[in-house]
Amino acid sequence: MQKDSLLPATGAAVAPPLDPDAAISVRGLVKRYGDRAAVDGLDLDIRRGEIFALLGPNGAGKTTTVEVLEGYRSRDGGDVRVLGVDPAAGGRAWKGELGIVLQSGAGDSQLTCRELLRAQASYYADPRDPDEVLELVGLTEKAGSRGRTLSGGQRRRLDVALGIVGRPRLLFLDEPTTGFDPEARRQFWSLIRSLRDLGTTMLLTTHYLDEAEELADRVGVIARGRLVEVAVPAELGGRGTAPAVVSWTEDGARRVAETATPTAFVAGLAARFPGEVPDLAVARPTLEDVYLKMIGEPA
Ligand SMILES: Nc1ncnc2c1ncn2[C@@H]1O[C@H](COP(=O)(O)OP(=O)(O)OP(=O)(O)O)[C@@H](O)[C@H]1O
Repeated sequence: MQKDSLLPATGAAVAPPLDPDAAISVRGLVKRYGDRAAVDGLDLDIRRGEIFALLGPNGAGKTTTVEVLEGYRSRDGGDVRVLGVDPAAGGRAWKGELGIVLQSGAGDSQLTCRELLRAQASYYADPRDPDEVLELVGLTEKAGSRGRTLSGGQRRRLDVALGIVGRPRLLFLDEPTTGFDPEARRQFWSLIRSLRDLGTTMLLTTHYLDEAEELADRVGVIARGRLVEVAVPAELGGRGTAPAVVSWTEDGARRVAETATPTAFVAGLAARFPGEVPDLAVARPTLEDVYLKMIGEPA
């Protein structure tokens, strides 16, 4: 049914074969809508146990890619393995190993949180205990509350609870903290880290670069249906070796200098000023800086 192909994307080197040990391995994924390719020859490997963040502007092809991986969308080309199985042929047992946290949640239900979780757990062979899951996501006090009475952040936690009650080996999280207040986001991040400690592999899509930086072992930037770069957040776009920008105020004006040796530079500055160097700041490019550069800094 699918055309298995390792044909390289135009101008690219031949991709290595699928990685049998990876949680997710993708070669040359193509998905077209009409004559437009939403995903255009994408290669990706996600290791077991890692948190991988997929970044990219609106319309880049993130959701399409993730839906192909989840088995919800057919593909027009390429080879895909998710937990060793081609999603196009993934059966019930395979689906039972995936957890999916969608953007639109189950919060409108008339059922209580505990009832919802019990119902969801009943679909799985070896589910987690619903009360333990409520505890893990910090909703124990809301166990008897109906979904519709929860706050936005609490609904999102309920979404995550529903996504993990089946004890997934691989969890997909689509923009999980949209609408969270800062404290709720931090609590959510610690929940994600606890899931990683339990061995869950996670693929996260997000528009929050601080979230990717906090959580992800590696990030992949997708633009126009292709993966532009994969790296640990601190190294993306040459961040790790980029010059530092030192700025200070002198003679009533703001001064800025780029330097590969900021410590020596600041020491030189300090020698020139009797006390504190006025308004001294040393900055490296942020993840957002390099990301915007990679995707072509759209308005
Ligand atoms: N069902 C569909 N029919 C036609 N075109 C589609 C369909 N789904 C997505 N597309 C198009 O495919 C491209 C990629 O969309 P996709 O939803 O994968 O992007 P995305 O990276 O997830 O964006 P966002 O950050 O906005 O969620 C877009 O140009 C979109 O308009």
